[in-house]
Amino acid sequence: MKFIIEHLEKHFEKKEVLRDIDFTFESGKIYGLLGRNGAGKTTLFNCLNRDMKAEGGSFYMEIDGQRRDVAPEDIGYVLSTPTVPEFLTGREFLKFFIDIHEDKLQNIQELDAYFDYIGISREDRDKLLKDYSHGMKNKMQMLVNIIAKPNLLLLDEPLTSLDVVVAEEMKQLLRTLKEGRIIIFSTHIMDLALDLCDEIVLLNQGVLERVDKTNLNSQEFKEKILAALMGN
Ligand SMILES: Nc1ncnc2c1ncn2[C@@H]1O[C@H](COP(=O)(O)OP(=O)(O)OP(=O)(O)O)[C@@H](O)[C@H]1O
Repeated sequence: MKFIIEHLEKHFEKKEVLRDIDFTFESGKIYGLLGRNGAGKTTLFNCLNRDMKAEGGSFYMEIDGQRRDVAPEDIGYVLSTPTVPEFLTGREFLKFFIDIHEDKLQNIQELDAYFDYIGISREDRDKLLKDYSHGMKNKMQMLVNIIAKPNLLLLDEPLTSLDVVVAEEMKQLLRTLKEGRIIIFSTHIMDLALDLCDEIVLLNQGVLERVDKTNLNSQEFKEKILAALMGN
């Protein structure tokens, strides 16, 4: 499976944010999307999730050489600021999500199994989501996206505000999820991108470019990314 973006463009009045996004993503990989503040990472995700209309270009899924339009259920989108219904408990939210998607979900498990999987403790499962910490809300958002098994998972800086233990758990989870799907992960933390991602992609001046990842962890590689982001 491939996810192909062709000549995607987006501007806000005179400001050109996405100039010509042209890129092919392949399943089984986690892509680290790096870009400076305001480079357009969230705008790109919003356009792919069709929360925002692009001015030009297109994107498709390609499965066994056949192209088709991206369906809403192909995409899971985890926002940097978790949005969960605060008036529900964790358990109610999960049950509600499963109930409304029941016809599309396979191998539905007991609710507690999902909480065990994501590491939400027994005493927290019946608490209102408004009383969850940022990291716990983030986990819930991640969980519903995992249950939905989308072909393409867009993660907008989901680990940035998590403590080291939770971030490590999330990283493990993402590694187990990448088989058979495409994960695109935006972050400002270069070490995190290098640690977790199979490919590094830079969004710079409205264009996406892959960075050759030989010597992924070398200082030289980090300097190369920095230089590219600074426009050298
Ligand atoms: N709805 C909007 N209306 C006008 N301008 C917008 C809108 N959304 C984003 N922008 C502008 O588009 C540019 C890209 O913003 P975006 O949030 O996509 O960047 P980003 O790479 O996600 O940034 P950061 O890393 O700081 O989160 C910025 O200059 C921003 O001000």
